[in-house]
Amino acid sequence: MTAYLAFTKMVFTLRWGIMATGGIANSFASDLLLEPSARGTEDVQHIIAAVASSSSESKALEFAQKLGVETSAKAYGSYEQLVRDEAVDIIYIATPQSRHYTDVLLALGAGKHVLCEKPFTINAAQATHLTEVAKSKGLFLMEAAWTRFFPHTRQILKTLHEEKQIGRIRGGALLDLGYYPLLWADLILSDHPDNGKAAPKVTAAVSLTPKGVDEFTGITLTYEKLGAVAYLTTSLSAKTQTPYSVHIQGDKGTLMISGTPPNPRGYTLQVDGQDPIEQTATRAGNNLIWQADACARAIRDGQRGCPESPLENTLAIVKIMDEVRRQGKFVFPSPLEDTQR
Ligand SMILES: NC(=O)C1=CN([C@@H]2O[C@H](COP(=O)(O)OP(=O)(O)OC[C@H]3O[C@@H](n4cnc5c(N)ncnc54)[C@H](OP(=O)(O)O)[C@@H]3O)[C@@H](O)[C@H]2O)C=CC1
Ligand SMILES: O=C1OC[C@@H](O)[C@H](O)[C@H]1O
Repeated sequence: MTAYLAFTKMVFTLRWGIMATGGIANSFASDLLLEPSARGTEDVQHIIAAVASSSSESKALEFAQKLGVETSAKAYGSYEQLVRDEAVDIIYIATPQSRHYTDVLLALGAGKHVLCEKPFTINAAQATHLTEVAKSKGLFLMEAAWTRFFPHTRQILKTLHEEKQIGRIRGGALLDLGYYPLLWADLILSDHPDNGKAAPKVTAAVSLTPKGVDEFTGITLTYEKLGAVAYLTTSLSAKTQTPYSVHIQGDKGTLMISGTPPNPRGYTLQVDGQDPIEQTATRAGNNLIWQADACARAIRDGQRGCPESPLENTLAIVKIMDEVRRQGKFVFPSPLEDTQR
């Protein structure tokens, strides 16, 4: 007798609530509507169950309609209504950074999983508190560090950390948009298998405008265990001048990332004595979707975060930012730094 077994592929659906209707909310929500199979994703899918605007219900409705979101999706005129919606599994928080702490607290307080835009919070005390609240409630919580999830980012880490194609990493220089150089230093050096997650020594200089805005920042991170140093710069007004924005120097070669640090175009691997290898980045929509797929898989599997973007690493970056601000005498107005413990 022959037994025929039919396997039905189970596809997990994650139901999103979009908090805010600004620029990145629009780009992320548009990616949620992409056909998963076009990027090779077969096991998870996404629906936008609701959108909320703090300004008005009509703004939320207009946002959803322009994107072509299902008409069954709810449009709310307040974030409080959004987090109470039982048809929503996870809230994507796309408000300005100064609001992230209170908005994440609101969503976790209503029992929702959370994906929160970068930078996660404006200080380490707030990040620590949010981590504790999510843990105590058994909820998924992650910073939307999108760059960590790109297929080519994972390939770069394999090249450097597993295959060690450029040998021992001696240093690097990263440019532009404060948070992202820190993200690359975190990925490449803090997470290097020989570093053991040791925090780097931070030396920073911040140049403030007369109005107290941080116009130029230079940071040196020293990783004593690795014998490696990362030089990071970021500027509000200067443009990145080279085709490569991240240079990683090893004792057997270099890996250079082209395009911008948030969303690279690709990279060039130059192992000494060999021809350079050019890799072009894999793309899907605005490239914000890879992190959403990872959220869906983690929530489907009952996990409370994703290995690509652990809260431990998010907190380490916020702590470095705190130290940079301390050395640069750069202070936010007091209510923004508070926690509600
Ligand atoms: N991953 C990435 O590539 C990017 C990430 N970001 C991050 O996303 C977050 C949002 O940035 P972005 O979308 O560019 O910002 P926008 O200014 O375009 O949008 C922010 C939205 O937040 C809501 N909001 C609530 N309270 C306020 C307030 N007091 N002032 C202004 N807006 C408010 C508004 O929506 P409403 O009126 O509907 O409530 C507004 O449209 C930031 O943390 C930023 O760092 C930004 C760009 C790219
Ligand atoms: O996070 C970001 O990444 C992309 C940039 O264009 C944007 O200004 C920044 O906020």
